[in-house]
Amino acid sequence: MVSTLSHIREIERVGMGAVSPRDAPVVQSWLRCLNDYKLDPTIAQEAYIVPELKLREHREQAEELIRIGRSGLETLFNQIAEQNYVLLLSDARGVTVDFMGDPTFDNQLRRAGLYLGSEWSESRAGTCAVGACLVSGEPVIIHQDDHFDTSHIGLTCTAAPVFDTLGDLTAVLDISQLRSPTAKASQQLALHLVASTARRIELANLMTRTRNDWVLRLARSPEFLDVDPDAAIALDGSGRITGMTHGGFGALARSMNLLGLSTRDFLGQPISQVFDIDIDDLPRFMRGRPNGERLIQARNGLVLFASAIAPAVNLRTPVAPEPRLPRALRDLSGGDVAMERVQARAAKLSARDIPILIQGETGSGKEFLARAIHDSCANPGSFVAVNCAAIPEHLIESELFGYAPGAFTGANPKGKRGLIEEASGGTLFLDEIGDMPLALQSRLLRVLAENEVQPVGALKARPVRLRVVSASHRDLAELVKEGRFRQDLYYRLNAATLSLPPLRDRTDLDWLIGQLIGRIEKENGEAYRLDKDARAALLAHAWPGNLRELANALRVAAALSDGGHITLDCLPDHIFTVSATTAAHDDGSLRRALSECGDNVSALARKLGVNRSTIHRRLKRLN
Ligand SMILES: Nc1ncnc2c1ncn2[C@@H]1O[C@H](COP(=O)(O)OP(=O)(O)OP(=O)(O)O)[C@@H](O)[C@H]1O
Repeated sequence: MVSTLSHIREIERVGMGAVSPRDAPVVQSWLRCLNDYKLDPTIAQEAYIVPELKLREHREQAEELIRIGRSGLETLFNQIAEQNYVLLLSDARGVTVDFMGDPTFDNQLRRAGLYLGSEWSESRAGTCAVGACLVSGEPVIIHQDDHFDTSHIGLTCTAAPVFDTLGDLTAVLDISQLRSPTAKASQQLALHLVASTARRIELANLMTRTRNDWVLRLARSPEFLDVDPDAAIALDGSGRITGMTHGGFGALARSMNLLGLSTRDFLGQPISQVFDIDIDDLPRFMRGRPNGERLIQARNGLVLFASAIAPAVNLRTPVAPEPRLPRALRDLSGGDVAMERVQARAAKLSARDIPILIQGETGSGKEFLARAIHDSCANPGSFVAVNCAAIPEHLIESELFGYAPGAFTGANPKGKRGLIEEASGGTLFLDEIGDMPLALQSRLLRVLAENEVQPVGALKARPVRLRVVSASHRDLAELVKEGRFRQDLYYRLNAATLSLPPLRDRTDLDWLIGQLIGRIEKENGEAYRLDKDARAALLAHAWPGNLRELANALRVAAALSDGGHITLDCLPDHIFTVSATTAAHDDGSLRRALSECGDNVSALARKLGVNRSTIHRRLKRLN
């Protein structure tokens, strides 16, 4: 490795105009460091890691990008496993918002700035791959003493830009090593990998953001059309360009023989202006036709292979727009069908003052949903939660209905407003309504029917305006049959029932884990990463305690993690104990269990304490 002194001398010579054998991007960056940022090569500065709070802000702003980029990062990380590479995803300000590296080297990586929160803008860190890439918008290798600051001359870093669909540089993907061979050419493969991953992230971003548009993928060779196209362009229902990947921009600029254009110059332009097709031709470029036949020609004669993906919604047949969910209800699920139904119904119901009953197992999120319904209302007022199972029976009446002055001995002489009155103008959430004593059920019925409450010992009833949301993990219809719940109250409460699926049946468990980790990160002001095995164990568990159990398991895991890295060791032991339900996960044991129950799905469901649909679904999955 070069000496610090000779490195400084070389930079000074370049600053004075000497010709350098180094690559042009390196020389240009050195000159920027000297002339624009006034950095001094003789002053070495350690890598800078932004404070926790700042990092949280950066991560929140890049949340969508991190989510979309994750699978690209994971695939790349697996490709380079065992080679001591580190992956950094930085935002447009050069702050590392996502990171993957071998935790064995955590301390060294953190010290070198190859870590979550490190800032690699050129003005702060001097010549570095992320910084140079942010300035030039081009992939770049900054190898060892290409770095400006002598603190970083041991590193090799290779970065590629990620552009958003409107052509703005939104992130940089970097692959780095603490130690590497001396020859810069050793990093060519890294350059190729990082550039193709950036291209894939751009494509995933385009697909996510333009669900209602056509997407035209372009490639120079038919084999790569569907798996790894060079470019993609989004088109609206009239064939106008709405967005593109950076490769898409390149293809358009080349096909117009026009350099010096920007992505924005193409936005809104009809595709027919650039290629020999218009919107009506797109169906013939859809899958099902041999790739070799799917050719389009640019106006300048350039021929490319094209594949079209139709919009999720058919733009040709006008459909009523899907009503947008109120914000509070939007974050309840990540695409689980049963939950989406609950969310859509809850959105409609929250606009009216209809009593809502939420049914669901313990910890399945009943109160969470009740609060979201409350928060979705235009004038929510206050949210008053009453757990009918937690208040002693002799207190529940005065707690709920309040009492008049001197109502009974030992009472507050001024009387007391009850929780029902407290909730007036807002939402009264009656949790575990099935535990409400029968006598009080009829008084509650009167409140609901007549919109008035009569405090204990009061002569006159007082008017109230309430939105009542009740919840129970018990089957209220069963309680009615057993005479433990009033039928008339049941009918009034269950006009609108929302049934929450248990966690073990939810298909968006992975998303929920992400949400909960995000919440814990906010609480603790620390970032966490879940490794592959820990994630797999969490996904395989049957979660008898539902979301509460999952949230607690993640809280414990976060507390036990080292440097925010959550591994199998950090998970609570009971996750690994084989319960009856989980035992029936694998093919053999599920079939055995079923045959022990005389092939009766209902009997097996009863035995395992799950829904019949759960068994049917697992059988289907195993088949
Ligand atoms: N959609 C969700 N996203 C993230 N966290 C959630 C969600 N739903 C519930 N939670 C969390 O899960 C935990 C349990 O939720 P909640 O208390 O609402 O369940 P519950 O069904 O009312 O439980 P119980 O009936 O046993 O009191 C809480 O910590 C809550 O914040």
